[in-house]
Amino acid sequence: MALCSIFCPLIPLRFRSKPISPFLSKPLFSLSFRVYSSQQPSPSTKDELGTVSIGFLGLGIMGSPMAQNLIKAGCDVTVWNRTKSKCDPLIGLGAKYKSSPEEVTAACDLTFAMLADPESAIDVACGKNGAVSGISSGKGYVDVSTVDAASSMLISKQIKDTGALFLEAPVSGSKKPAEDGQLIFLTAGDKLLYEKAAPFLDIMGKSRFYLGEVGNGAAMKLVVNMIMGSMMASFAEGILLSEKVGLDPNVLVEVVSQGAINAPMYSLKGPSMIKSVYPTAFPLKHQQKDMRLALGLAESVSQSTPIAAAANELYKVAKSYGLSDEDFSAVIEALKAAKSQKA
Ligand SMILES: NC(=O)C1=CN([C@@H]2O[C@H](COP(=O)(O)OP(=O)(O)OC[C@H]3O[C@@H](n4cnc5c(N)ncnc54)[C@H](OP(=O)(O)O)[C@@H]3O)[C@@H](O)[C@H]2O)C=CC1
Ligand SMILES: O=CC(=O)O
Repeated sequence: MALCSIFCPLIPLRFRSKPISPFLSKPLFSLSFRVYSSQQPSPSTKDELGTVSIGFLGLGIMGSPMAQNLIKAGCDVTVWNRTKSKCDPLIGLGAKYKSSPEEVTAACDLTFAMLADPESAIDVACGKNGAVSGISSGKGYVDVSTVDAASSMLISKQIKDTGALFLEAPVSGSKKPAEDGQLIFLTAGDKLLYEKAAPFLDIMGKSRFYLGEVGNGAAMKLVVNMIMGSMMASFAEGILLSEKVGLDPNVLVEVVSQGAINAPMYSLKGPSMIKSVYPTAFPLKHQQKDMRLALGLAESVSQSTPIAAAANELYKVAKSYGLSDEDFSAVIEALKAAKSQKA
């Protein structure tokens, strides 16, 4: 009945247990399906975007600029965050506020969630006054947090049991890409919701991949971040080694930037790492969480990942030094400490 309702909007109201949002039943925009695309002009006008009510749960480093971009594009956005004060700047920009995830999903056609980790993503979706309690048939829930596949599947099941649709859509790209609307979405789940959410993903991002069944988006994100975490740890070793043998690490950063191993994060973070400053874009605690979840993924298929395992140990050491909320490039401090202990 519930799923049928999504595709049969004319079912008499008396047969429905909850009111059905027209969001998933009306043709919103000219729908585009892109496995990959670079930034394209949005097919929608500001007025069209405003006809879908959007919820946003979780206004941290990533969630705040993502919600802000939706508001600036003309979307009708309702926000919630555990720490209410983080809602205030967005309310100032025109967002509505609700005091629980349940109230947000009850009020909105399409709700995005950007939470810290599996525990918070599950709690906000499935806990007391959570998103599941307010959502219903005809609506959609898009979880853009970085979590493991099992957590995503659990949230998906509970959302879908209400008749609503679910999409996991973790993002690659950090604070600046979030501010610039240049994120990469790694989506999986209900294809209809992917298509309906596409205009909004395109406001927040530069590209989107649809990867099939729930779990594939989470897995892709964890593999990408496992590589990134190992790259950063290796870069940190290189900076310290270059200094120790009397080279100028700034020159190392320049050399790396011109060669085949060039990566934007090296040029971006190298100079501040050399100065031992770590302005937070991607918190170290989240990078260690991603390493841990990626190692769990590898374990589940007996894939050997010794480099990621070693890098994970460094992030754990850095956390034990109180660096959890610093940028993940602060992992270099774990190596400095090891160096001075041996000296
Ligand atoms: N920063 C980055 O560069 C990137 C981060 N990510 C991923 O995006 C997600 C969010 O990252 P980011 O914005 O940086 O993280 P932040 O730590 O800045 O924000 C985390 C958000 O989760 C909320 N939260 C944490 N615990 C709970 C809880 N128990 N109940 C309810 N809400 C909770 C926080 O609320 P409160 O404000 O109350 O603490 C906050 O809104 C993470 O999964 C991260 O791995 C993905 C790509 C890039
Ligand atoms: O998850 C972090 C990122 O930069 O992507």
